[in-house]
Amino acid sequence: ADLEQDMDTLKDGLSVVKKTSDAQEMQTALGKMRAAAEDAKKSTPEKLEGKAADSAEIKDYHAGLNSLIAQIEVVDQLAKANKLDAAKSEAKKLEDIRNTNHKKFR
Ligand code: HEM
Repeated sequence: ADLEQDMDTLKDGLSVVKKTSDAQEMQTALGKMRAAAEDAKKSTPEKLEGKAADSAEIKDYHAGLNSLIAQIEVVDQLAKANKLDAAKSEAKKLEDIRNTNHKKFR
């Protein structure tokens, strides 16, 4: 998928995670988010076009996606344990990670 599609998948997934009261539905949404974040690593944001694969900027972009994936896993573990309130509270950090990275790369 292209980067815009991956970002739209992240957006749809986050909206489910924030709204649902069903742990299984939350886990399904988190799985889609994780796959989209992994796929986004295959794209180069327009802002970074022309940067070498081993440049600091591209590494930083991948690190941003990896931090999102790590936090998706934190939320997923809580959903798995059926701790929905804690999962939603940790899901707020997904938005912090989004905002930080959008400032840099969008
Ligand atoms: C849950 C977390 C995130 C959500 C919900 C999200 C959502 C979005 C949305 C809705 C767009 C606009 C897409 C469009 O034009 O249709 C976008 C664009 C973008 N996002 Fe994210 N994002 C997230 C995390 C991240 C992270 C972690 C990064 C980078 C490490 C990132 C990098 C970008 C970039 C580079 C664009 C511009 C893409 C383009 O139009 O070329 N995003 N994001």
